[in-house]
Amino acid sequence: MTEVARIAIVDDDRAIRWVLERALAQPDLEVQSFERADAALASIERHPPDVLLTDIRMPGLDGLDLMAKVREMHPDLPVIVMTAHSDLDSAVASYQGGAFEYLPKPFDVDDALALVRRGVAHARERRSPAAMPEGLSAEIIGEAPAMQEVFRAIGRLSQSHITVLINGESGTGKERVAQALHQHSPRSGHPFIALNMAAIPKDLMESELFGHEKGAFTGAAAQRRGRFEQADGGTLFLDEIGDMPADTQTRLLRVLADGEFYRVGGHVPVKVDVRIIAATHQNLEKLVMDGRFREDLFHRLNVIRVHLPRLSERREDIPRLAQHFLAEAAKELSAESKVLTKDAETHLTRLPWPGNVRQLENTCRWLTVMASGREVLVDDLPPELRDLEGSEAPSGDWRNAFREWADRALASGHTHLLEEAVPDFERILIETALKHTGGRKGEAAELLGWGRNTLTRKVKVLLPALADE
Ligand SMILES: Nc1ncnc2c1ncn2[C@@H]1O[C@H](COP(=O)(O)OP(=O)(O)OP(=O)(O)O)[C@@H](O)[C@H]1O
Repeated sequence: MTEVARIAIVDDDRAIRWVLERALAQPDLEVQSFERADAALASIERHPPDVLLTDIRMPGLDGLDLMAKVREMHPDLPVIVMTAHSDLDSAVASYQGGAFEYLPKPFDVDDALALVRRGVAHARERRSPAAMPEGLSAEIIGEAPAMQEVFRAIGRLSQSHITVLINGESGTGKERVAQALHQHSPRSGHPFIALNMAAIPKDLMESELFGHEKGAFTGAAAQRRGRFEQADGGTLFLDEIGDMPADTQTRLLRVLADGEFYRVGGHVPVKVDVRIIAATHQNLEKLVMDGRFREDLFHRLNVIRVHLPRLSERREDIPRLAQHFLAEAAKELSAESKVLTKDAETHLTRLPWPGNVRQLENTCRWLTVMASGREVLVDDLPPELRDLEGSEAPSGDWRNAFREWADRALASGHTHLLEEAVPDFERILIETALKHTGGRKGEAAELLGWGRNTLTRKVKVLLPALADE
């Protein structure tokens, strides 16, 4: 049996109500129309519809006031605004963060029906078990299936103290998800402390994490509480955990096992109750195999894994994210919110976004300052994003993907890039050559242009599992 969706129409123009009632006369839709917003509001209070379609300019309570009130009661209720363009900005602003669509007047009835159907689908998604936990809706945008998985995980993990490892490229929202996990945990009344391992000089890391006693080292003029102590009772988010130096890993492991530690230069153990959420853009299993990350620590952290997809793997979320960031940027800069034209929106959804959600957020800030009109055209985009050439499949050419990797690694503070890249480069070539020769090393060496001894030596270092075969 199909579920009947309830649609509320609010417009003071009888002709428009009539046209819409006709267009929406469908077996699975139930339409109720109102001439005045106050009457609509009274009805919505008692019995919310699945989708609200409203005009903006109306005598008495207008569409903006209506949306503001509806938003308070039902922040996720999809609203479709029918209006001339001049009122669009104020409409977007008043329904920020909610599900919002726009139907320019005069409209085509088929477009109206299509939008309403989209609103209904959206409302159902929100009600489905994969919907975001209550209160999160304005914080993490994501309707793509991969993001729904993430919300499911946040929902399942709420009420738990379990250690979580978040995987995902830089700028995919790992810290956001860590915050959400904290907010939805029994620790939400306590601090959430974030620390990025890649951003702290190695020799300061221990004192940053565990604090130090007065006089522990030159410059330690007073006792200092570390992040662990600051996070007591709450959550400590360790970003870029793969960059943690080996001796700090050993100390961290001990703290996780004992629940206590010593400040640098201290002799009295400090007891803390801290939940760890760690994140990395690196492949930790590989770091373990390469001997760069402690296996026992890896297993301690890797209890529950949450994977955040690249933005290019959830392109369907780009329009809503962009709309959200444009509205946020407008608020920040006390400017008018920009609106993407359909072309610009389509263009944005096709770009490769190597910097992921953060890059999109920065682009929206840039547009808010730089775009000349209220409507954003493709030509208003920053020059490096205007050209779609080669952007559909950035990984098609490995050099582009490689360039992106190097860019990201440098942006997140990595050094000694060659040490990281060259072994990977050689390993991939060896593995591929061996695949082609069915594992015969002599032939593989020839394919690669190496002598057999060189290959044997490289395999021993890079692929120890294959060394004795
Ligand atoms: N799904 C989302 N909805 C709304 N905002 C998001 C979403 N994902 C990320 N953001 C925003 O994008 C920016 C980057 O996200 P965040 O800092 O969480 O990424 P990250 O993966 O932790 O990056 P890094 O690894 O580089 O620290 C932040 O401003 C964050 O608020």
